[in-house]
Amino acid sequence: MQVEEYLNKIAESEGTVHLTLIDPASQTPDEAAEIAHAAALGGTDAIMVGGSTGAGGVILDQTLLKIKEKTDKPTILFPGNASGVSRYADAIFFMSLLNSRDINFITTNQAMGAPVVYKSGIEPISMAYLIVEPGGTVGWVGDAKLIPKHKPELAVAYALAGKYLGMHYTYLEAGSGADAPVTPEMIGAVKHVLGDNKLIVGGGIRDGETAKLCALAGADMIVTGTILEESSNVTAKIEELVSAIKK
Ligand SMILES: CC(C)=CCC/C(C)=C/CC/C(C)=C/CC/C(C)=C/COP(=O)(O)OP(=O)(O)O
Ligand SMILES: O=P(O)(O)OC[C@@H](O)CO
Ligand SMILES: [Mg+2]
Repeated sequence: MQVEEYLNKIAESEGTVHLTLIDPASQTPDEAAEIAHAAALGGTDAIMVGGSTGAGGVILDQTLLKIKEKTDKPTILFPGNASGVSRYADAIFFMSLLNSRDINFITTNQAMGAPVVYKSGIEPISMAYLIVEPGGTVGWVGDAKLIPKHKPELAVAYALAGKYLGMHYTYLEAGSGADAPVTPEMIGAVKHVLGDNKLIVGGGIRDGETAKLCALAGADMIVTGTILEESSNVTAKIEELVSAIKK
């Protein structure tokens, strides 16, 4: 089964998908594999691999190879630029940062990365990537015209534009390590116009209660990264998150 179909099926049958984000720049490939293994035991659905500060090349390849030794969960690239493409992943969130001021993040990195995706046969999953205040490092790196936290109508406008451009997924990002995730009001308003298109929410989700609020508001998939890097017991943390968001 293709990864997109796999994720959509889980969203339909279990209510919400949990995605574990691993930044290849944050630890060694062996440590990344340990996190992925522990996350799989806790019930995560897939492993996203990427970072905004551009760990590509050998580190990225090794991180994916080690993760694949330790778990059968699908691996999905979450690239900060064209160097974030690796042939060892199963799929890639092929995203455009629709609210960037910089054409590099709207189409140029996509063009530079696309031939590698084509040759390696990894599955592209088209995605509109939208960065909301506070936006964190990724907001700065991606030169985003940050969507104000309390202006859900602006997020709705961008989400609709992404849907009409043919993108299957929409990602509402508050920035890695944000104090709080995007508001339930914004999540609900965006999901309302997306209909069956899938909505991913990430940035600042640290516990089951917060994850549940996002899921109940309309998120189809929840991403957590920072809290797993900080947890001494990744399996227990994932169990907490997963049990809060699944039917
Ligand atoms: C599709 C291709 C080939 C490229 C897309 C390039 C785009 C649109 C990038 C968007 C801007 C960007 C820098 C995204 C990075 C997203 C990401 C991998 C965030 C991960 O967050 P962390 O790595 O946890 O954040 P820190 O790096 O701040 O820790
Ligand atoms: O690190 P956290 O805050 O979990 O954010 C995850 C993801 O949305 C970052 O791109
Ligand atoms: Mg990081």
